Amino acid sequence: MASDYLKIDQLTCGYGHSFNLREVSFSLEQGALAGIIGPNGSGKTTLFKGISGQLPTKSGHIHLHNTSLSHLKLKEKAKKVAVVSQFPDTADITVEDYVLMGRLPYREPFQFFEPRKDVVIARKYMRLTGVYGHRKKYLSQLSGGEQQLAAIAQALTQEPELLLMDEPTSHLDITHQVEILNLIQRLNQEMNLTVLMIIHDLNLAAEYCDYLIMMKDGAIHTKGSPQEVLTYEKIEQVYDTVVVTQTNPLSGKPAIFLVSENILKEIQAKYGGIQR
Ligand SMILES: Nc1ncnc2c1ncn2[C@@H]1O[C@H](COP(=O)(O)OP(=O)(O)OP(=O)(O)O)[C@@H](O)[C@H]1O
Repeated sequence: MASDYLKIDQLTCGYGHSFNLREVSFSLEQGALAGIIGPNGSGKTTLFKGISGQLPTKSGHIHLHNTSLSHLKLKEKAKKVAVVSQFPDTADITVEDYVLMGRLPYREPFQFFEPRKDVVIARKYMRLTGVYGHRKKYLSQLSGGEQQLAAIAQALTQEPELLLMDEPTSHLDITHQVEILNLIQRLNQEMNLTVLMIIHDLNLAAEYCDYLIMMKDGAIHTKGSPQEVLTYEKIEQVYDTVVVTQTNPLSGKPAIFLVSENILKEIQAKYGGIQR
């Protein structure tokens, strides 16, 4: 079935007895652009680490195209799945060499020099992410946002089917946030790249993702389209914060507004509470 490209079935993983996911299940179609949302400490990164293999599975299954991820050899897995972590490496190598590391899964044994094709692919993604001009610099000479862009370029250079991203826009200003998300959306549509990303900004999640997984206390609270997940009732249940939701007049997607305590007090005094 198309919806079973990535299938997570009753996944449990975590850190000893301190925190564990509680039987997380969802599936994605190939070509989905999905977001994991939820408050701090709700288990987003733990879920992400379970899927990427950074944390061992305690129970449950992860299947990609009906193949258990645990049965794939490391190199085969790296050709299919690329991971962009929240804090990219700042190793002492040039941006170009770092991005080229995305081609390692494609190297033959004893092949020590990158083929011309690999350089062409790496440069294509450096241009697309806007780090081409920095390619001769060391990673440590880039700003946090530029390092994040370089990490995305490396992941794309891997030419994966599934891209896992842990808060890809956390260090970026709004121009770069929108640029990167537009790029991811374009690659998602043009190359049928399946994307699963942790994203804190609910408005960006609503605007860009076609499927959302909202976590609370190590379990999935709600999953579905942004319209299904991002209602004020569900956001308030999960985040314990008063919000107002409307519809973005251009995209038709949910738009979420926060309300300060002062305004809430005024509304309470004048009207006895928010009239929904
Ligand atoms: N290495 C670890 N050892 C033990 N507990 C951990 C470890 N890493 C995270 N935790 C705990 O697991 C819980 C879930 O953490 P996780 O990083 O998955 O949350 P998150 O939803 O990604 O949060 P945030 O939005 O703050 O990044 C938290 O209570 C955290 O303290």
